[in-house]
Amino acid sequence: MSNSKLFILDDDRKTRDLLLAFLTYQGYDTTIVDNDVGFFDAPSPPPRTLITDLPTLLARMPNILKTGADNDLVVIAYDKAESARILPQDERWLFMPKPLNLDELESMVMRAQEYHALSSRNPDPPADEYPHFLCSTIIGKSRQMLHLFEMIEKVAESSATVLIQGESGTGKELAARAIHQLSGRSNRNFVPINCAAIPEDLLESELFGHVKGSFTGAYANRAGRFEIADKGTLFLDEIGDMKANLQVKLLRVLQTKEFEPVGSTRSQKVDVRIIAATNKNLEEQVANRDFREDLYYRLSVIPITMPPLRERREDIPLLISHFLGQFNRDKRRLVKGFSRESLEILCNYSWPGNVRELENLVERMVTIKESGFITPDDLPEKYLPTPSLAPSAPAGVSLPEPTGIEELPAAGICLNSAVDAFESRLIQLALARTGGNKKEAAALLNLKRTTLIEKLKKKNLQAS
Ligand SMILES: Nc1ncnc2c1ncn2[C@@H]1O[C@H](COP(=O)(O)OP(=O)(O)OP(=O)(O)O)[C@@H](O)[C@H]1O
Repeated sequence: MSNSKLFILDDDRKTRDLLLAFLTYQGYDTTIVDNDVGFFDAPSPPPRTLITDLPTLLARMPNILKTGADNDLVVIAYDKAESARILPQDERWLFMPKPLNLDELESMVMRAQEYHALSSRNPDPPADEYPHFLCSTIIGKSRQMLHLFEMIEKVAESSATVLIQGESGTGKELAARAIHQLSGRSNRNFVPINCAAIPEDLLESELFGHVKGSFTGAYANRAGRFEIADKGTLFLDEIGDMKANLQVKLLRVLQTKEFEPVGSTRSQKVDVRIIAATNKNLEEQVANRDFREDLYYRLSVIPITMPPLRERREDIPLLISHFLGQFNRDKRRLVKGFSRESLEILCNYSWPGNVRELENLVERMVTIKESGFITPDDLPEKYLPTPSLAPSAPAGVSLPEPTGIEELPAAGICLNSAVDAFESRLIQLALARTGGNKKEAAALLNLKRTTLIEKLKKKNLQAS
């Protein structure tokens, strides 16, 4: 879904101009509402996010409530901190205390956008908008994820076997569940089994069931996952870990659609859609003879690859916002968001554990922080970039003067990051010139020593 339009309603010209400039710069389609007559009487298209100050809002409350009733209008209101209690208790009414903090505003706008994206009351986004989610569980707006959503929707129509490959934590199980949910089998069971987590000697009985007395401890007949998944979907996770003798048995079920429970000679017919997943490279395993080639081809009728998070960084803020909302709700916390600096750090991190790692981090931050904004100081050390303060020129060669850029890049620039980088560079140059002496470096920069130390700490820079 593209961002929905933002409307600003404020009688104070300076405030609305500031908000307009900031939000437009952040890439939001933003409009000032000069007078509310047309806006409330004939909204077309219906407004979905309104940013306004509380007194203005109160003056127009009946109109706004009327407008919001039909189309899930999210209202972001600002005023003195104690005014918040006037607002209705509803996730669509977001409050921001004055003075306005633009980081906070942006995080609220992201929450509003997320609300629109996930709201079950808005299942059909306008035709010109692409969804940011599938089955309200898989979040993503990157090209790779939109392609994945399309693929899942197509695949769901058939009963063909699917092989989902991708690194750990990329959402393979979520994708499998979405395929099932969108398929004609959705009213039957989705049965997951992790082939790596069950000991080899028990896996066969887990999959195919057993008859009473077939082995020590088999006190009664027991249905296996194939039987439970009849007319539904069986999700074979970590298929790459399945041992050779079971691979043969699985191949047979895929070919004949029949199986025998352990200890029985009677075949049972079954109609199961198989979705297998692995984070191993199955083709390599086939080449190394660790995985049967014939089974590999049977499983990979439709191959799907989940992209790692580091290759779709534009999904990171969206996922963070989604998990933040979820953990704030679950844990009754009021964490407002990640500061711009910490968001930038997370967007540049490599995420070896993919979305699972991101989800765990947000949960940890929400648990520890409880409220306010998460700053770089709150992040665990491994997420912070390793600073390099070594002068980039060899000894005896003078470092170039930090002249900055002469022209604005065609695609625009993030002013805050650029200014931040420029500041860091000047500090590095000053420290390089003074051999790491902070007092002298501070003097060169016309700063108090303590201010320089603060900045070094904030930027996680070291002086030597
Ligand atoms: N695109 C996404 N949107 C929202 N949540 C996601 C997304 N991708 C993954 N997750 C979340 O990340 C966690 C890991 O997802 P999942 O178990 O599907 O990954 P996986 O690839 O099957 O991992 P593994 O290979 O380790 O089994 C889950 O909590 C899931 O809800």
